[in-house]
Amino acid sequence: MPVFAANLSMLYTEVDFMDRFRLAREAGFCGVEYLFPYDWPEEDLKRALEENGLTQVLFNLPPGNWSAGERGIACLPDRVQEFRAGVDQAIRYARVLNCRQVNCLAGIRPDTLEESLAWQTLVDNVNYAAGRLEDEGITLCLEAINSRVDIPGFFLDTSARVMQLIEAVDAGNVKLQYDIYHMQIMEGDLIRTVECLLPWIGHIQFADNPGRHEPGTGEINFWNVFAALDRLGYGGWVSAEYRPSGATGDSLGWFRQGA
Ligand SMILES: O=C(O)C(=O)[C@H](O)CO
Ligand SMILES: [Mg+2]
Repeated sequence: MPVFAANLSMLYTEVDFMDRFRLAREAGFCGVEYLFPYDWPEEDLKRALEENGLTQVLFNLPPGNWSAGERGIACLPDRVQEFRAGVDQAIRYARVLNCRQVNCLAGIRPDTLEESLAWQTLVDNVNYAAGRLEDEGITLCLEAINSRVDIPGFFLDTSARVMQLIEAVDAGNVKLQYDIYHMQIMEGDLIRTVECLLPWIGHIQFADNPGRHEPGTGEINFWNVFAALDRLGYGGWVSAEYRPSGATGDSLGWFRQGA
């Protein structure tokens, strides 16, 4: 079975954020990720990881104004300074948390912004971030997110589009973050896509579809998908990024079965 991580922004929301680390460890996870670390002091997060023997697998670059609906600023030409400051902030946290991967959210392209300008801005920003992160030994992940259900207008919404970006940037530390849930909605053909794109995949996340709940609640055959990851020799993390359909503990049958 792959090495699984728990996404603490979606799992264990029954308890306060800082208590989720312990619950993840008690369930048997050895790695965690969450959307953003920036609301907590680095040292507190580091202590929570160390006390529970957990690896910080990933977090996102600052996304702009999340509560106002922003989902990344990397494609927005009037936000380049803010994007760069966000890279600095992410590096500060990644150093303390010993986190080897950060994810860049491309953002939602406003109708008033020309597609070519958004694309060039994204390429330039990813180039900049990749260079800064390479000096730190950190991989920059680029996630394709479905624009049909969860984030209409999200600028990078297919694996092909991310691959186009990876080619345009041509940096060794830029990888595709393949989210099985989003790609089931946009593309399907999960196992074949992973097989084709394996060398470029840096991180995998999952939830079942529809509903974005745990494996077994929807249409994806996770047992076959996880077996394929093993067969293909995928060596990265596979993160449970789903909203439990009930209590988190009750949603972990897939994990207990595979562990
Ligand atoms: O929503 C997702 O799938 C993610 O992985 C991001 O971290 C947040 O948009
Ligand atoms: Mg995801």
